[in-house]
Amino acid sequence: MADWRYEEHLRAPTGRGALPRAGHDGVAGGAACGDLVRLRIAVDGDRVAAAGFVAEGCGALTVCGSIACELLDGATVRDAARISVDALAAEVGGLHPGKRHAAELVADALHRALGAAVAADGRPGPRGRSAAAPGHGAPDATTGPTLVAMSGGVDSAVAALMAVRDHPDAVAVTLELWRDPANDAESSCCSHSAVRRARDLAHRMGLPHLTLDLRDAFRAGVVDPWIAEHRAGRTPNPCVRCNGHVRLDAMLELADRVGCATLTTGHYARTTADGLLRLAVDPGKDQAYMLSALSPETIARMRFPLGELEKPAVRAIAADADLPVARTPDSQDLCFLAGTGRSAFLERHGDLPDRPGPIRDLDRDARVVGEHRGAHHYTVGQRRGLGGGAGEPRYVVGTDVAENVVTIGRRERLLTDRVALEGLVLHRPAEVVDGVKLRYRQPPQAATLDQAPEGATVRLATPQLRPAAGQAAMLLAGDVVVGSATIA
Ligand SMILES: Nc1ncnc2c1ncn2[C@@H]1O[C@H](COP(=O)(O)OP(=O)(O)OP(=O)(O)O)[C@@H](O)[C@H]1O
Repeated sequence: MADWRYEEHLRAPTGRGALPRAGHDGVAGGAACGDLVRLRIAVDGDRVAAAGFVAEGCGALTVCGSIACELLDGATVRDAARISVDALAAEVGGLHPGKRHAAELVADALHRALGAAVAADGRPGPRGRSAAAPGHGAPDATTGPTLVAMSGGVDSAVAALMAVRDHPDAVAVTLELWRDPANDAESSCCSHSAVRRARDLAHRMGLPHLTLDLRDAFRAGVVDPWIAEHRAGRTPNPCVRCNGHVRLDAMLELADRVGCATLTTGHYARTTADGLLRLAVDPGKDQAYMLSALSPETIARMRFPLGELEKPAVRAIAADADLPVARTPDSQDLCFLAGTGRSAFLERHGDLPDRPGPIRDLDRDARVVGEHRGAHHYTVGQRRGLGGGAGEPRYVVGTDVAENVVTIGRRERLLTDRVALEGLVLHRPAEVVDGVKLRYRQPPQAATLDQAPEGATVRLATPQLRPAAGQAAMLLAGDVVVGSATIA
């Protein structure tokens, strides 16, 4: 470590207290760690016009804030988005491990400020032009810049690796979706450490990286409706809503601002030449269901480099490239639940505590056969978590949240060959529909679609367990997604 450089920054920090009057703030740290830094940048055209910071806490924070302001002086937004933790540390010949935390906080603040600046009212982005800017023509979707959505996981890291090959001008973005200080969701893709991981991966690949704070929109557009649906006794699918309306909308808007015609993600899905979604090659990983409500216009802008790959091949690419996330386990549950249970989350954020009540068995004269934890925890078709044991398996066949009763019965009670739909959107004539997917983890089922004046109905070739109302239905013609609806 070059102590004299460190001491110089500490004695006469560049930009300390010199917050530009108008600009965009990034804040990092807080009461829990005792270090807090606010970094503000003003952007003019494609350059950082001014930068300043205020810091409370250890001296290393001031040193790193000062280094950041020096590096930002006269930098393009694109170069600023490449300032990494290592770059901050390198300016003083390296930082002791105990002081690296300061560089991380300053990098957090800087990339938040950049994300806010670029997302704000039509500012040109890292390439110094907006897709909508007159006189520049439309960006080239084949080789021009693409915005890569990096979550900090292995899939989006490999998608990014593949994207940089064809799009050397790619830009990376990570969304901050959820942070709950009472819930140590550090393993989640929404967590702060995931944002850092994504940023480090992007910088390793030489990509400029922006952090976009979407916490309010995520809470309002995904978490609150998820809680409300539980309260009403329905089974929501927050991922469909999140992918369709929260994450992707925000990222496509950002793509416009940074002059990217396309958005690259690590979803397992494919697209057809005529702008429809297609199932991924790996049936075990296919995520088309999550994306099935996207419009053809949106799909035309999406790039899914992993759609043709099986998961082991994706991990092999990550390992070959020596990516530190090559062996990260796949996420299993909703991202905002990582580190906490569903019940604890509903209680803390939705004021929906456990509320024990009776389980009635329709195949034992509706007698009370046990106690449940609260009707809002149960979903029609659910088999696990009902207690019991010996005897014929029982399934949830109904929940009544007002009376707080869960009704169970034999499997046959749930089998159906017709499923009513609402909010149907079809991109091709109803006659071509030959399959449907009614649950995320269900293989496509042979089916046809009836469009009667009283509403649309799916007719299943083989009876299936009745799906829960509120779930998404994905309509297929072969492996092409030709429509979507909500189960009525
Ligand atoms: N917080 C985020 N910021 C940016 N992009 C994200 C974020 N979360 C998800 N994505 C994008 O959406 C894709 C699918 O998200 P999903 O939550 O299903 O992640 P995943 O399959 O666990 O992938 P990964 O291994 O990349 O985390 C990701 O590969 C990534 O491109």
